[in-house]
Formats: sequence, structure tokens, C-alpha cells
Amino acid sequence: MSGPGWHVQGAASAADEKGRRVLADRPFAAGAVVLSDDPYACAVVSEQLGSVCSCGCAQPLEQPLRCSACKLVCFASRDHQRYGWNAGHREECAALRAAAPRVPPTAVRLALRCVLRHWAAQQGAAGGAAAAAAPDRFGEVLSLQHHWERLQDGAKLLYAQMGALAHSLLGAASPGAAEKFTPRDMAQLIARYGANSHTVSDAELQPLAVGTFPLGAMVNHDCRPNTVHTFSGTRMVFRAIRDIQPGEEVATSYTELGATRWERRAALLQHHAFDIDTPPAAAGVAAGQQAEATEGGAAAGPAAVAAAGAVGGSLQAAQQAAQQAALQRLPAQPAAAVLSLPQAGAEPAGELHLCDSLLPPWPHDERDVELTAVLAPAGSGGGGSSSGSSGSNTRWSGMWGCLPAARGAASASAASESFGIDDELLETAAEHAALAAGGTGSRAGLAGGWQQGPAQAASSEGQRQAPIVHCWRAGGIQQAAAALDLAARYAAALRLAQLVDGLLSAGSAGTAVHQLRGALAALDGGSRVASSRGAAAASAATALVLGPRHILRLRLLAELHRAAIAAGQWEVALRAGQQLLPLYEFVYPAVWPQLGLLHASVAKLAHLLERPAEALAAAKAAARILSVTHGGGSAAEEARRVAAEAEAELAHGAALQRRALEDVADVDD
Ligand SMILES: C[S@@+](CC[C@H](N)C(=O)[O-])C[C@H]1O[C@@H](n2cnc3c(N)ncnc32)[C@H](O)[C@@H]1O
Repeated sequence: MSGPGWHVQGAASAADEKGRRVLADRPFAAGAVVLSDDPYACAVVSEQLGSVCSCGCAQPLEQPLRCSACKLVCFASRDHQRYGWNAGHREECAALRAAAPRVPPTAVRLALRCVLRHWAAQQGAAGGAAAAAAPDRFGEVLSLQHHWERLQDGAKLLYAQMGALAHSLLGAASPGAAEKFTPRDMAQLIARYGANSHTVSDAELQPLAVGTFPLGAMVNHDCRPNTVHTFSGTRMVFRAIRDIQPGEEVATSYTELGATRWERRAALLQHHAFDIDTPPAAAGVAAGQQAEATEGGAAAGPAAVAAAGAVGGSLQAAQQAAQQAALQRLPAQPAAAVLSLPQAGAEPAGELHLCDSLLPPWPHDERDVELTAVLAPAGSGGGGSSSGSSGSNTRWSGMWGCLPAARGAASASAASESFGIDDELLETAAEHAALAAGGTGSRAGLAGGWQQGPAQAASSEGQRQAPIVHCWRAGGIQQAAAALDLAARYAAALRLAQLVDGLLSAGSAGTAVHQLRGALAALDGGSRVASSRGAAAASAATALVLGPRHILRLRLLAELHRAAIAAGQWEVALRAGQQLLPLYEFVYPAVWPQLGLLHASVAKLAHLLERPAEALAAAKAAARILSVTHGGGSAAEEARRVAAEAEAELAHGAALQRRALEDVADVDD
């Protein structure tokens, strides 16, 4: 496969896990379109079915025209409806009616559209109509990797259940197609989407649809990508975010870059079945060598444990164990001590895991030290374990916590092997898939792959999970009470972050703003969560605070910015946005959609609040970034409009000031 300025190269060998890749054949300057692709099939995400056209254009609707038969999907106009009907909705409509009143998950609807398109192409070919149609790319879709053999049991079960559902609906849509495709075929097609489909989003990164892009899916992942993809309608466009040289691999990011390395690793393992920290595949590699080989070179993580285990046993088993640990965000070293966090109402209490380590106890990169830094006030006696300071605070060490994903599907492997799915499981799978298809994070960047499946199902259960907060400090934990106090504030903030979506959709944005501000103040050493065991000691000991670039601070500020806009609290939103900008500059490439959109949001807020100098600076930055990431388009135009208006306001203000000065001079004369 090749195109103007690029070609797809096959895997170097059978052992080359990266598989096919896109290579540049000529230089591409920053901002240039490298390649683009139309979807073979796409399906509007469940929560947008009433507000986005389902003819295949994914256009937002002002006056939705609902299909009178299935009463589910909508179209932009009669023309779009006619086109959509002939392009596959006729058959899809029968399937949707068969499923009513339930709405099949997005992945199931996408699988139906894909198979129905291929079936129609085959029927057309059989009827001699092939010449009129574009070449059928279904073979390219089938060439995408489903990684079935590497999937976790829970993922296999979910895909098997969705496959069974898709097959039963295919029977209603097209009995002929249902004879050709088995439930297993449908399950493996859906598993392919797990690693290869993309969320079609609008300029603001709001999800509209999910599509399968056979060429777009050839672009591999890199945590330091040289392209970014955005959408023009449903067309997926990859643009260079820096100059690309001939021979260089074209890469994008599949995962949110505003994250620690171990979070990115877990997300890529979960959704794309590859490991960015795979130990060299040679048995007998010493754990120490492994630690040196990790990016950042400082921490022995699960990869090192895997290699150590491999010395005496199976390398593959050790790697799998390491990957399981990575998926659960478990550090390699056992904790030196585990303490219970104070109970928060009816919620499970949570734990603090204390670790004797200077650096994060996972394979990490140099940014992660900043993203997890904990500071102690200078002179408190708590600092000095490492270099670095912020204001009067000095580096104490690090803290990172999460609400662990719920587990429990492990016993399901037998069912998934046999596809003997009972109705109750099918129902659960559909619900999980609906959860997965809805509300996923284009807000969080969704740098690519459709974040779907078990992770979302698990993270929704994660709300009821007890937080685990890891804290590390070299030379043993001398100040457990202070660590416990900060960890309690950390855990409370994690729980709150899980509730923000619910508060916003319940119309309680003001409450979300209030609580988020309280959480940020608490993490900066303001009022603290009382710990029965640690409060007294902590107040006497060092009051630890989060570092200025801590990942939790970034996430809370992003939520505060969003909630304050929803609440119409412009001052709070502007301030949160301005505090967030340097953090985004730290985690994202210099040219990246989230960064451009945040500058644009800050520009609009400053403009609204009549602060033209701030508006102008932010609008110029937004226009510069968005004209690369979005290739101009409405988002960059809007930023340019704000810049022009702010400039005019500044000029007007300067003219008024000049005139006032002249008037004063006249009076003096
Ligand atoms: C969207 S496909 C990319 C095309 C793929 N290489 C192929 O041959 O079909 C995603 C899959 O490519 C592989 N992949 C992508 N980026 C990778 C990376 N940086 N390291 C290892 N494997 C990668 C993984 O198997 C992943 O599930």
C-alpha cells in the first residue's frame, strides 16, 4: 500500500510485534497533511444518536429527522436519509427494530454496518454491479490485528457476548449474511475495533461516531508522535506536528499523553495489546540490567521482575505476570508498609502503600518525577531527599494513586472459549458495552483508538473501589503520619474527580466547582481531611503538598475549568485555565490539540472578561497551534477572530489613553 509521499512497510520478521508501519518517502514540513482516510464504516456513538446524522457524514444536527421505522437514528435532511437508507440503513433498521427497546452498543452497530457493506458489495458483484462500486476494502479490515490470543479473559468474554448479539441482529438484518458470518467472526471483528477503530470527533474533540479506517489504522503508536490526527467530517487526516524526514516512521499517539508512563503503558496494554516496556526477549537478563534499560533508567518495574523471573522459569510467563502487574498499576517492589486511609462516609477506606525508593517504583520517564512530586515546606526538616524546589517548598518525594479497576471476569474464560453465552451475560455485556461506547474521553484527548471495552466497564465499577495511594521516599518512611495525611486528601480528590460528570449532567456545576476548589486547596496544604490515626501527628509533622506539576493537580484543574464554564463562573474558569496552561505545555507536544483548545478557551474567557492583552496572547497561541493540528478550520478561525477583536480593543484603549494624555498636556500648557 502506498500514497503520495508514504508507503506501508510489512513487519520486519514474525517476531516484530509492531507489525506493519507507515514510512515517509519524502520530507513533510510541520502542518503538512501526511495522509488521510475515509472510514470503511462508521456508527454514531450511542449518546449522539439523536443529534448526529447517521447517513455516514456524522454531521451535527440542528433539526433531526428521525427514522420513522426504527425511531432511533436521525438524519440531516431527506437527501441524507435517502442516501443513508440505500447505503445500509434499510438492513440496519431491521436489526435496530429487532433490538428495540434496547439500543445495541456502538461496537455492535459498527460491526453490523461493516458486514452489511461488505455483503452488499458481494451481492452487487454477483449481480454484475461491481464495476459501479468503489473497490471493497473489507479485506483490509480483516487484515487488522484482533490480538484474540493475547486478550484478557474479561475482554474475550465481552467481545464474545457482543459478537453473539451482533450475529443475532445480523440475522434480522440479512439472513444471508448471518449464514456466512458466525458469532465468532463477529466477535473477532469487534475485537479488531478494540485495537484499530477510531473515535470521529468534532473540532473540540467531542465524540460523534466510531469508525474503522483501514489505512489510518496502519499508523503505529509513539509516545512522542510526529503526527496528530483530527477529522474533517468523517475523513481522518494525519498532519505533521514537526518536520518529518524521508525514511522516518509516521506515528501518532493512541493514548492520552497527559499521563505518567505507567498509566500510558497500562492503557496501551489494555486496549492495544502491546507493551511499551517489554523486556528484551532474552532469558537470563538480570533485573539490574533491565532497570538500566528502562526509559529514565532509574526504576526497576514489573518488567525487571519479569526478566528476573525468566532466569529460572519461562520468560513468557514472567512477561505475562509483569503485564498483569502493569495493568493493575502494581509497582515492582513490595510496599515497606501498608496503612489504612481514614474512612470517607460509606466509601471503602482505601490504602496507603509506602515504598522505600527515591524514584517512582515503575518504569518511568524523566517527566514522571515531576508529575508525581510531593513537596515539604522548606525548613520543616522533611525536605532534602532530592533536588528540586518550588517557592519555599523542597522536594520530599513522590505520590501517585488510583481507583483500581474492578476485577472478577477471570472465571469467565470457559464461557468465552465456547461462546456459550446465556441471556443474562449477554445483557451485562450489552450494558458494559453501552457504558464503554458512551462518555469516553474525547474530553480527555482520546489521542486515537476508540477507548472501549472492559476498561470502561471496570472503571465505572471503579467508583466503588477503594483508592490505593502509593508513596515513595528514599531511606525509609520516617514521616508516615504526614504521608497518610496527604494520601487521605489525595484519595478524597480521586473520588471527587469520579463524580464530576454526574454533577455536571445533574445540573450541579456550581457544586462541582465548589468541591474541586476545596480539593485543590486541601492538596496545597489548606484544610485537611482528618485522619483519626494521623491528624494529630500530621499537624505537628510536615504538611506535605502536591508538586506544582503533579498529574492530580493537572486533572483537577482541567475538571475545574470545565465545571466553571458549565456553571458560568468565568473568572474561576479563566484562572483555572491559566494555571493549567503551563501544565499542558509540560505534558503535551508543543503542537497538540488539547493545548491549542485550552489556549482558545482561555482567549475566549479573557475576551469575555474584557482583558484584551491576555485574550490576544492566548488567541495567537491557539491560532498558531490549531492551524497545524486542525489545518485551519473553524477552531483556528475562531481564535483568529478573538485575536483580531482583542487587538482592536487594545488599539482602541491605547488611542483613548493617548488622547487622555494629550488632554492633560493641553491643560498643563
Ligand atoms: C492500529 S494497529 C497499527 C497497525 C499494525 N502495526 C498492523 O500491522 O496492523 C495497532 C497495533 O499495532 C501494533 N503497534 C502499534 N504501535 C506499536 C508500538 N509502538 N509498539 C508495538 N506495537 C505497536 C500493536 O499490535 C497494536 O495493537
